[in-house]
Amino acid sequence: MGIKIALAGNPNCGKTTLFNALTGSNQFVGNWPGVTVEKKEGKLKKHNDVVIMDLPGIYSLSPYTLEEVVARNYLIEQRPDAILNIVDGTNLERNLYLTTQLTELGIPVVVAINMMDVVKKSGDKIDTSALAKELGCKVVEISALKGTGIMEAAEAAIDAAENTKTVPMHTFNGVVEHAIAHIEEAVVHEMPEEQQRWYAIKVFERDDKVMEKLNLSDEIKKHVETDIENAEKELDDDSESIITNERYIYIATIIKTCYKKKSKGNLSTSDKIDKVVTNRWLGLPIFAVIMFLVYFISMQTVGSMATDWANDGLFGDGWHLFGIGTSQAEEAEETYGDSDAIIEAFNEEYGNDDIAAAIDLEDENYSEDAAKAALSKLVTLTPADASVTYSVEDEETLEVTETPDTTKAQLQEAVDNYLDTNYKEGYGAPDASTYGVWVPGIPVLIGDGLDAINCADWLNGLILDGIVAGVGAVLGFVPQMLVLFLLLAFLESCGYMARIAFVLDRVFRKFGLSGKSFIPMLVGTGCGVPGIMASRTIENERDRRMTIMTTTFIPCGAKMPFIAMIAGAIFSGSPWIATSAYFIGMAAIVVSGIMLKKTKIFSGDPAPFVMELPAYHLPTVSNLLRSMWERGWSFIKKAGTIILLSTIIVWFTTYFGFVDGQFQMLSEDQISNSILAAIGNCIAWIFTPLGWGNWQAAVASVTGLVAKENIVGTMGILYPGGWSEIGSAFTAISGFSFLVFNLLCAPCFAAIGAMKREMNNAKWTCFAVAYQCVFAYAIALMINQFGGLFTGNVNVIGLIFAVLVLAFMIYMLVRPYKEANTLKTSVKVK
Ligand SMILES: Nc1nc2c(ncn2[C@@H]2O[C@H](COP(=O)(O)OP(=O)(O)OP(=O)(O)O)[C@@H](O)[C@H]2O)c(=O)[nH]1
Ligand SMILES: [Mg+2]
Repeated sequence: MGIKIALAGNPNCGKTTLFNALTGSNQFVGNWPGVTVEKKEGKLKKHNDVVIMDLPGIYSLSPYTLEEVVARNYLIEQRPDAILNIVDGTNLERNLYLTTQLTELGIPVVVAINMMDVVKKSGDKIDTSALAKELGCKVVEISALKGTGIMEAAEAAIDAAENTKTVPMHTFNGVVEHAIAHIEEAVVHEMPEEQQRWYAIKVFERDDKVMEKLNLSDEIKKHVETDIENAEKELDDDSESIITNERYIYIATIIKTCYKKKSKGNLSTSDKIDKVVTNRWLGLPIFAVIMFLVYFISMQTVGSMATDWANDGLFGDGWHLFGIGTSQAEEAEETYGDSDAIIEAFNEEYGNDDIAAAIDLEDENYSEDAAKAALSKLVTLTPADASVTYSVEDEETLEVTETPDTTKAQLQEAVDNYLDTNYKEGYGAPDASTYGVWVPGIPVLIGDGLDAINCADWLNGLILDGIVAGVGAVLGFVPQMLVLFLLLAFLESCGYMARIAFVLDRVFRKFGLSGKSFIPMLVGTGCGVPGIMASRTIENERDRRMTIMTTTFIPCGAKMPFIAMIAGAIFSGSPWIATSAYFIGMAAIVVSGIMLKKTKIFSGDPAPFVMELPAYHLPTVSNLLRSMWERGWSFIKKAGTIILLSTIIVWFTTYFGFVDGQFQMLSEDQISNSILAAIGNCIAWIFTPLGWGNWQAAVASVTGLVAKENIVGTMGILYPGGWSEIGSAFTAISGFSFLVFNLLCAPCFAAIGAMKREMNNAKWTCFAVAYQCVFAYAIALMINQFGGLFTGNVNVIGLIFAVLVLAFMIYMLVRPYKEANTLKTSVKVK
């Protein structure tokens, strides 16, 4: 059988970096403790029968957090053939604490001292052969980042697995050894010999998990307890501390003989930077500026340029190669601009149907000459002092802009534009593709292709309106994501992320959230998916879950069009709607934080925020790119799976249904017969208490789960009258309730997928989604019912429920924390 080698060591000592180098994998590396939370297996390069196992970092074999349990259980229960113990050479003393425990497990150990590049640079010296003698195992020097000595280390571990046994060199104080010997005799003598010592020491320490596993009889327990108590009395300390202290004394003697420190007492560069960056007053402003820049660069400048290109070009009509022709096209757009809308408005007022038919490009009798003649006629029909109002609808937001007091001169100009030979496409906005070097977009190419092979209508619709439109919209965000991921990767691997958590902890502690919860929220303003991903920086499982659950309350980029639509259609464009959406999102996070912290699942012993701040270092470009790509790729994969599937379903249910008892494909004006409409009618009653129980709004909320942009698209289809029809379908209160519900309810599938991946647990994901929906429902209900009080539109039952919900929330907010009255502290080694 093959050999299994486990990489064990303190958090942030470089295990994953080594793992990637040895196996050619792409596991995530970051400069803060607690990056790896799961064990990962990989084949050693050029050795088919050797498996390397990357483990989460641990400070000792007494675990406190979930990922530490993963590491310890693997070492103790799976028992690898050898342990490659990675030791951070710049932090020898603390790292060796774990080493002393690993050598007691009875598994062959090889110690690899990592970060030797940094150690050598500082001029410190480590005597490896003396260290090997003291520890009783082979010691090698490596630099995982530079790749020096890593193959030798792996080979030493293989050799150790096959040929050596590691016997611990350290003995404890006489009384302790006496007790341990007794325990070995009484409790674990049936175990394999090499494992006895470790278990005996753990029993001496009264380790909960080991005691549980051994399941001792009361008699044996009593017998063992007298030995332990004797030792405790003699050394005047509790058994766990006795062991810890003895280990440290032992390590101190090792360090004395094996380690020569050159640099003495000076503040390191990292310390100097930290004096500024984590300063009580400067910390927050610096953080705000840095995150603003990250957000600004990825969302506004580089990222949005790339995303615009991807959305409008690659997944849109097409783009100008190297921008050739862009400026001419824009100029034309400026000139021709609203020509068609102006002509239409004048024709409505002063012209007639014949003119309208003559200038209609879609009309089968259209001829250029007739159209020109019709236009000249319109000009003559229009009186000199004519004045009309014309309106233009924005394609994305469906916002209608009205321009009053349009004069005959403007009509003349519009007509001239139309008669202009350059204006090839004629009526309507000028066609950018007629300028410069035009590269058609993917939908255009696919559409042409489908036309060429005479594709069936339904397949054409499925591919273009369903798959390309849906998946393309998601893939369009890839450039923005990549820029964001790159910047985040830089912050993560240089070591700044660890500081942010530290700075923000001071503020967030007050809300029952850990400082690390802020990063995901900030990132979430761009897109919830990377926001949820950013929750990886939180190693406390409860806080991490809570952060994942609440991050998507923040309005992300995809929610902006629909917020703008509600503001425009129902609130005549008030800027307060979008602003309030931000504040509601923020408040939802804080309120949820306070409430959830008081429930059983999220409460518990207060966890003091302990995190060592790693030294800053410049990441390598290849590591940054790798990290960016890893995250970007999983985003893309999501688009190819979950989004693809859901777009197909949405398309199918929108365009198929029963007409006169006959199942058939529907045209756009028949969609009220669609399957989707039927479903909408089934679920609409759920939203009646929120004030918008019509099937269109219900369906839009559901399609919003696919992607929040879908809400605008769906409403556009389902309300053919556009904004005015939406405006009359909602009141101000029901409209706001609709907005808040869709803002706070379950995020899009991509984000739910990210939640599932990050929580790594289907049940928790369901719970999170349910919480979000219930929370959104409760808030929207209160808005609608309390709003009804002011408009005299009172529904007694609804109002009673709203009052109950409000009372419950206030109770949860003001109820005191149920803190444990004993603070369990663990000696986390520094
Ligand atoms: N200078 C230097 N930096 C290194 C070396 N090895 C790793 N690093 C850096 O140390 C940091 C931590 O590396 P990881 O591989 O994520 O550490 P880990 O032990 O897997 O950490 P956890 O998963 O949190 O337990 C990263 O920023 C690495 O680039 C090395 O040999 N020299
Ligand atoms: Mg790791």
